[in-house]
Amino acid sequence: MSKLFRAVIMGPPGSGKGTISERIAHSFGLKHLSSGDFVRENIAAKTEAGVQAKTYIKKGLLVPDLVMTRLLLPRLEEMTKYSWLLDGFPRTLAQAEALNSACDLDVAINLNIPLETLKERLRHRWIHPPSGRVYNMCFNPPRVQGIDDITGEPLIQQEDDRPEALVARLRHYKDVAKPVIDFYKAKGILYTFSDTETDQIWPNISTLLSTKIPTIQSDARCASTH
Ligand SMILES: Nc1ccn([C@H]2C[C@H](O)[C@@H](COP(=O)(O)OP(=O)(O)OP(=O)(O)O)O2)c(=O)n1
Ligand SMILES: Nc1nc2c(ncn2[C@@H]2O[C@H](COP(=O)(O)OP(=O)(O)O)[C@@H](O)[C@H]2O)c(=O)[nH]1
Repeated sequence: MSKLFRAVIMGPPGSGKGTISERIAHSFGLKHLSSGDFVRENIAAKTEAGVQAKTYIKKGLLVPDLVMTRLLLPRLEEMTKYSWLLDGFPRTLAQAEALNSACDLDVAINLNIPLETLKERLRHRWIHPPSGRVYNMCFNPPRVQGIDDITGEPLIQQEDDRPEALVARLRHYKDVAKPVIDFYKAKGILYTFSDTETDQIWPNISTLLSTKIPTIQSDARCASTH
């Protein structure tokens, strides 16, 4: 029986975590676990952690570590039979340490994308909040401008994707992500990919994962959650 595969993907806002996670899930049959989606589901279901999380997100703040881990770790416990890729968690060293106590990771993917590229991408990012689906008016536009392909509902642009807000978000990202990156580097599982295009990065990630996931247990394979 082959071992299950566990990975996280990190990178600043707009670096392509969601886009690349979808490709990995599709190509390698892993579950794509988006912490942002978990947060939104908990808010919609009005769970205790969801109600707490909402008060922070409304103010544009990150959800505190304790609330985030309380929300996420039980979901990971439901996934013990699956190989997975976790996107958007951990964001802080405390979250990385909590995750480390819960499971052993095989790979931490770190996306390193130039600031100008991030600004340009987020300027064109449109999202469908109920599903978390993400579009880009140049890179992967919806079939009808401003409309979600699946539901036909309107797309929105997030306030904090504006270039002015982005610089502050990126500064904050760098501060909190640095210790997480160092933590995974010290464990010998950090793989950093630098480029301006997802299509350039993707073959390198695919090659890496092909060496790390030689055979995924057939019953552990499953489609992406999106
Ligand atoms: N570890 C995490 C993950 C998520 N969130 C909160 C803050 C985010 O605003 C919200 C949604 O998370 P997403 O990762 O979906 O969205 P973002 O737009 O913040 O991330 P990015 O721009 O990197 O895609 O959940 C958090 O506080 N801590
Ligand atoms: N132009 C361009 N846009 C991209 C590329 N890769 C991803 N995007 C878009 O950039 C935005 C940010 O990507 P996303 O996957 O949401 O990044 P995340 O914030 O790290 O999860 C989205 O609108 C994507 O469709 C790329 O290589 N080129």
